[in-house]
Amino acid sequence: MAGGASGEPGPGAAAGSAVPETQEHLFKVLVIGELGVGKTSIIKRYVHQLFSQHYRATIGVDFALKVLNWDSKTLVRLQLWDIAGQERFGNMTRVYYKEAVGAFVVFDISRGSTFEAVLKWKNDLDSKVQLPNGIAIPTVLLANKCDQNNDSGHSPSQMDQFCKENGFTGWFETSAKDNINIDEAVRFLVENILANHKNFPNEDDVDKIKLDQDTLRAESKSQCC
Ligand SMILES: Nc1nc2c(ncn2[C@@H]2O[C@H](COP(=O)(O)OP(=O)(O)OP(=O)(O)O)[C@@H](O)[C@H]2O)c(=O)[nH]1
Ligand SMILES: [Mg+2]
Repeated sequence: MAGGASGEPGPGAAAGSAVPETQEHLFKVLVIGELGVGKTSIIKRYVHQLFSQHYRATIGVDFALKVLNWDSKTLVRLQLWDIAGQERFGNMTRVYYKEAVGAFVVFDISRGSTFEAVLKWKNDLDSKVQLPNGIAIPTVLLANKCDQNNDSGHSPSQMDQFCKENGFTGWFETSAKDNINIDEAVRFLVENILANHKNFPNEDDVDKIKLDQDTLRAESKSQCC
């Protein structure tokens, strides 16, 4: 910062007059999609740089946090909500989606049926969470397991069209296994969230999300694995 004012504010400094050096955001991001499409694997790869072939279905919801030094003035804490595929048939998604500002809808490129379910997830999402102006939260479609054969039957231009028609902000082919496009997809989503955030800044969200998470923990204690 110009001037390099690193010392404590003088005794006469008015409270709140100092401009913060870094802006911090906490963004709640949902990861949804059918059973076994790779939601947990994508999050594990992104947050911990790990991948396992072993499939262990998520029960209810899981959380992960990733801190991003976005730029020299912006710190982003991404709270990733890993929602079990089987929750589409449960009645908790309204609770899980609350206060989310962005989402990934994941399907498995090698299993066409998981693409067919993408719109069911998107409709469930849009009906239960919106931005303050009533517009859908930015949502990115992930065609995961792109290291395998494509069974979805869609060309890239068809995917572009699908996204346009159905309100997806964009789409990426990803592989949690081979670490393809995961950082890029998250970066793209966060750019869109930040753009919205400039229109609807609400720094109280940190406490709200934390409270929600505490409530959920209390509610889901009985769901221990
Ligand atoms: N080849 C390949 N396999 C993957 C990839 N991502 C995940 N898998 C495998 O797919 C299986 C399911 O992955 P999960 O991440 O547990 O799927 P999920 O979407 O979290 O499933 P639920 O928790 O049941 O909703 C596991 O055996 C993973 O190893 C990928 O990019 N490529
Ligand atoms: Mg899972």
